[in-house]
Amino acid sequence: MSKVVLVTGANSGIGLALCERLLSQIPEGLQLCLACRNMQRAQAAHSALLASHPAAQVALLHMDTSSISSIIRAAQEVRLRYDRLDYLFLNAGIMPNPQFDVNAFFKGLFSSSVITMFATGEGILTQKDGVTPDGLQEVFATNLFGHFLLVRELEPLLCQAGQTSQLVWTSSSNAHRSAFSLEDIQHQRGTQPYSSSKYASDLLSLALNTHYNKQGLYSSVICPGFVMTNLTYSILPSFPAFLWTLLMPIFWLIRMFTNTFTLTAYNGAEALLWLFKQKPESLDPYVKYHSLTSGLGTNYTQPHKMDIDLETSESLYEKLLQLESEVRKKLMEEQEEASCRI
Ligand SMILES: NC(=O)C1=CN([C@@H]2O[C@H](COP(=O)(O)OP(=O)(O)OC[C@H]3O[C@@H](n4cnc5c(N)ncnc54)[C@H](OP(=O)(O)O)[C@@H]3O)[C@@H](O)[C@H]2O)C=CC1
Ligand SMILES: CC(C)=CCC[C@@H](C)[C@H]1CC[C@H]2C3=C(CC[C@]12C)[C@@]1(C)CCC(=O)[C@@H](C)[C@@H]1CC3
Repeated sequence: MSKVVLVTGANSGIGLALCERLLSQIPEGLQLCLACRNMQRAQAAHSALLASHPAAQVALLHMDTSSISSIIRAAQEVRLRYDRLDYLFLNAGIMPNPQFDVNAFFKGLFSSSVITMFATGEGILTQKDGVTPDGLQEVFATNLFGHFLLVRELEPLLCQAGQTSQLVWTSSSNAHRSAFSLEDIQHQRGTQPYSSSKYASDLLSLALNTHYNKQGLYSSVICPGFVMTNLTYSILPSFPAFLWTLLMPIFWLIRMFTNTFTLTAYNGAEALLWLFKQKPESLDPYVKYHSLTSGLGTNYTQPHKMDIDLETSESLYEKLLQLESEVRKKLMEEQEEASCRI
């Protein structure tokens, strides 16, 4: 039976590496759907995948995870195209306008928390968030809420009798409880929207397991480690990509002390691929699966308990359901208004 796999943010970085690795390891019986915002980059990714795997079944789908109407349209298209969905990789993500605190970085270098700083980026990064045309905080909408809505829209495909399906969130070790507040789930007031959105995805994954396991749907989260991608290049904007490449020997050295420096998208996709091969019933909903690379370059996946609890995850879930009904109502009103004008 052919497995249908949908990956968001599949046109570059970790999402694209996952697609390449899936096609290499599972040469037959895979239908890949690349859900992307930038269709030019998506076309390039599609051509690259087909060049190395000419017989592969790879389809493209336009989807902007920050836009409610785009998610609803894309999900409608998925329901038309496929009669099942076995894996949904919720990978698209942004870290807009990152501010790198150089002072905190140098202080951290000579402190006992240096390894934690390199593994999580804790204490050295903040971001300036924006607002989407739907009126949502951009990081929250892109990294979390759009994906939540997608899962809700694809429920008929994901929750079919007699089959199990897997959701896999690309979270981060940068997810911290301290950055998240139930009173401000969109992180309108803070300076760490990225960390907040990733912590929220850890909580949401737990809540989805609580509500959907009975229907055969399982959710897990991974951290790809520190990977050199467009997202990380943007952290030091005055630092061109080739200078990052010059830093590689230093990064390989750091990898001797922290195996979280996976560095390449191929390595970063390790935990995603590992989860693909697991029986979802055997996974622990309180665990984050980390892609790690040893000093000698060996990739492996390691589970780490997350700092989450059931009560907070349920409260977040309730708030997301509430927001979902609000945005759906607003969308209906807008559509009615538009049809009246015609
Ligand atoms: N790199 C790292 O060190 C780490 C990354 N991660 C996570 O990994 C995931 C992938 O990031 P990474 O590969 O590093 O970075 P990239 O920037 O290479 O990939 C991000 C992907 O998300 C897509 N995307 C961004 N915004 C939207 C949107 N509104 N709608 C649809 N797609 C969108 C991008 O597409 P587009 O071409 O349209 O911009 C791109 O395909 C992210 O969730 C990130 O938070 C987690 C931990 C560490
Ligand atoms: C210039 C030199 C010598 C080092 C670069 C230091 C930082 C730019 C770098 C160190 C640890 C990195 C890191 C991330 C971004 C870049 C660093 C801060 C992340 C926060 C990127 C996004 C994530 O989700 C985290 C898992 C990363 C953690 C480590």
